[in-house]
Amino acid sequence: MFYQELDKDDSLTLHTDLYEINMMYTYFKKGISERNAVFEAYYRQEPFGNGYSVYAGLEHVIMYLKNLKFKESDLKYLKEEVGYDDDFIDYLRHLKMKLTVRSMPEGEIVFANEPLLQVEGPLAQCQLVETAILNIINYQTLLATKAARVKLAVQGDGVMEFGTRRAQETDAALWGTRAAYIGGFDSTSNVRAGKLFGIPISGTHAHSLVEAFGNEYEAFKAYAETHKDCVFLVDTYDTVRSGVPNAIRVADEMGERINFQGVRIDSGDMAYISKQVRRELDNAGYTKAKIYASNDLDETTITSLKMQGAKIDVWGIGTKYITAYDQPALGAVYKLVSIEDDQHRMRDTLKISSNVEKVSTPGKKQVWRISANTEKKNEGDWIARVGVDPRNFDSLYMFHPQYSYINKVVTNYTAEPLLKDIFVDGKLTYQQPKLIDIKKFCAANLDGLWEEYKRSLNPQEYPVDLSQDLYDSKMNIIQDIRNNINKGVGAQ
Ligand SMILES: Nc1ncnc2c1ncn2[C@@H]1O[C@H](COP(=O)(O)OP(=O)(O)OP(=O)(O)O)[C@@H](O)[C@H]1O
Ligand SMILES: O=P(O)(O)OC[C@H]1O[C@H](OP(=O)(O)OP(=O)(O)O)[C@H](O)[C@@H]1O
Ligand SMILES: O=C(O)c1cccnc1
Repeated sequence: MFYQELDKDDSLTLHTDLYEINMMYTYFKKGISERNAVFEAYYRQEPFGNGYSVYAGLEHVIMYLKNLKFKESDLKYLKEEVGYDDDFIDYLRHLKMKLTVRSMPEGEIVFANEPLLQVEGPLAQCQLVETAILNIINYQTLLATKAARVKLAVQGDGVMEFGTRRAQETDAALWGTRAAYIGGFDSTSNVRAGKLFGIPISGTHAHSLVEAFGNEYEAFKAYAETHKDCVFLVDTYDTVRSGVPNAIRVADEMGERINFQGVRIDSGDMAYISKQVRRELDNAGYTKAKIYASNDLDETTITSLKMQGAKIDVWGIGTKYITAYDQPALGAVYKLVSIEDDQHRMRDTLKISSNVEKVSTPGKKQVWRISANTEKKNEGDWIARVGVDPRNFDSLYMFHPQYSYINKVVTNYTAEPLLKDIFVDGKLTYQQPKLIDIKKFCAANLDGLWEEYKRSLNPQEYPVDLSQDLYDSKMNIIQDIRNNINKGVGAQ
């Protein structure tokens, strides 16, 4: 059966790994599918060697969860092709999304080892949604973070997103573009993203226009006669000897009839060429015309070009942004942190690892952003069990969860809970902000971060600390598991 034939009945409900449904089946058969469970999603290390990440993906997660329902064609497939029995198929048919989901808002500045999103509800449902949630937030958070790095590198210049043609398929282009806008890009070349999300669209023209007309003068002139705003691509043959003189000739001839915005260069030594192009434009009186640049650019090349004094005003960024070229995965995970036992009490759980960073933190948690009232900058994030409220304390002891000699006592602070209710018992309660407000929220959040955490190379590690109570309970659970293993009874 081809994809298109299924299309009208297709949804993301089966966009999950088989093992999730296999586990649901076990929970169902053993009568524990409806037990209350809490899972949390987090990543373990900042991507690109950055000092923070920009959270994105919630909009798509909401869309996915709102539509979570097994269609008849899904059930038919699971029954006939995978072989599940009628009881289970019937259970899936009547499955109604009852999850409570808490999440950071999109555009929030987030850090390794803190829960970004928390799912609570029937165990089987929590299990089903793991794959899609990770798929969405892993990619979009990675990309929004990359965008923030590029935005920092351009130092206030304009940035256009050009990645669609090089993206890992269409969804990646679309959602990656949205993440770019959240993280700091100004516009996209993707027209559908403009239509669906309201992102400003912008564009110049390709080499094919010049080739189609056979020479630059004819091509630029034709474009100018059919468009008001003009950016001419000047590197098809020889940027300085042919491209720029032809752009100036057309701009002179068209005068007020066009808005000559500038020229784009897409090859060669961009520092050297951009300086020559600037001189030519200025000499011709086009001091306001801008120089646009593209060609495998990323934050590293941009920083280098800035250091070389390149005269570039607007940056077009495609391949290396949309594919997260230097780090293609964020590696966020989704871990069970608490589960109802047969006495209806919640029991906290964790996953042990020999690697200290990989030991998960048990219990249903809230992340608090602690900021000093004097500086209006963040002191760090403090993770505590739900119910513990640092706003009730006069001072807060914050210590590094692995190196506790790194510690401080914070007084006169503001504490803000970062995980917000999105769905409560399956009902959407969250009003998603407009995309432009998410973008502004991201920029404002970055202002709250000390420069030391924002530099793109070797930033300082931002404090993400556990409350004493959480730390102690983690250590106790680890000790209990060890004791049980030593006694030969296995973990409880
Ligand atoms: N002055 C510069 N400093 C650092 N990097 C640069 C500089 N100028 C260009 N680059 C980058 O170097 C790379 C050069 O790419 P490439 O080898 O494809 O050369 P090109 O001139 O673009 O050739 P082509 O015509 O095949 O596109 C690109 O990523 C480009 O952004
Ligand atoms: O370099 P990126 O960061 O990926 O930016 C997008 C690239 O896509 C276009 O090139 P392409 O060769 O596809 O088409 P063209 O004929 O317009 O140059 C454009 O000229 C950029 O070089
Ligand atoms: O508008 C442009 O210049 C553009 C768009 C997509 C890819 N490269 C360039």
